[in-house]
Amino acid sequence: MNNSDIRIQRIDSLVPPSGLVRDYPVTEQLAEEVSRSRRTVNDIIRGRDRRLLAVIGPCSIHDEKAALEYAALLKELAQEVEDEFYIVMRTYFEKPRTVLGWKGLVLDPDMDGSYDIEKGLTVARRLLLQITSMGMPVGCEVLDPIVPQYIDELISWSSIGARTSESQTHRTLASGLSVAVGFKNSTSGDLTNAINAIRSAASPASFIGIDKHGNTVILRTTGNDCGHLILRGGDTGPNYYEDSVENAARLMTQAGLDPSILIDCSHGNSNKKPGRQKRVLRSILEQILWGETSIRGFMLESNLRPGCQSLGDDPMALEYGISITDPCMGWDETRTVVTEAYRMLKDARSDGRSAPIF
Ligand SMILES: O=C[C@H](O)[C@H](O)COP(=O)(O)O
Ligand SMILES: C=C(OP(=O)(O)O)C(=O)O
Repeated sequence: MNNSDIRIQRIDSLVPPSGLVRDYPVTEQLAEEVSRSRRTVNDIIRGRDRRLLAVIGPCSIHDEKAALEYAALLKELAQEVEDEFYIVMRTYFEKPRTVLGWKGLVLDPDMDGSYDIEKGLTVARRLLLQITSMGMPVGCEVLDPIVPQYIDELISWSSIGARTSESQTHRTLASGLSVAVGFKNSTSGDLTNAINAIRSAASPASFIGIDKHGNTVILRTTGNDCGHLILRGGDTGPNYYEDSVENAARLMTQAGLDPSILIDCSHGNSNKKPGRQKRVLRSILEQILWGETSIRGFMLESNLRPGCQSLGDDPMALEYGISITDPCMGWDETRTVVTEAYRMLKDARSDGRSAPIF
């Protein structure tokens, strides 16, 4: 009698990371560019570069063509604002769900419940390769502990989501990631889980994973010294106001951490109303100009077209360039908001003013 795997319907084989690395290789020149952009992100997170890290892009990516069109627009904008903002494109391929829902391009690229994960990993790697080759650095949420082996060499920043910051699996995983990792506060609004996560991920860890050839191995990590806190608001309301930021910085300092904070203008900070993201960004800039040094960046959820649409039963019926997860700002608004924010910061700084006049 075999008592194991009684709830497994079927086991399918999957290409090992080395297979995709071989089919979609990273050139030496691109590897150097990614390494440079990781250093810039780390410098911003650690307060050595006074620019703001701006993580901007779709809530989730479901369409290769739209993602590439978006990346080209973002690249152009990134060049215009590069002396104040270092833009990294949100390329989120894995979606943590509150209960159920589409789990992202890696798991279900055809959006029909067929879970062609090999195709999902392939599309994700190919897209990251194309976007980074355009000179646009990318950042992902890390959810599945195996997935980084397929794509990690291409990313410049990562996050652990509100629903997983308390998970030991994700903390140990973060301790071995090659990039800076932002931990989001819990959906309840609690900050302790994320602050504990930063402390935990800073230490070396050992855990079970796979190597590039797909062998089961023990991964022994160095610890990640570029952990930071992402304030994303929560069930009790936003947490981007001055008091919340000061409180978060104080708690981080008490925990022996450099208070390094990125503010997510979406999610609980805008009550998922995309039009409110600009208010959050404005407040961030004012706080910075008033002397708040712990804010090192911001995040905007933005897509080619505004709002969101429900996935429904027919992926072919989806409208081009609109989110199928959380509502996003459209491109025109994104461009205006980022450009205005840049101007506001630049003017205040070039006038020698550290703060708005009132
Ligand atoms: O960012 C995306 C969503 O907020 C997150 O994946 C949770 O989504 P859900 O509450 O719709 O499941
Ligand atoms: C899922 C996300 O956010 P959170 O974990 O804050 O809900 C996200 O940024 O896409």
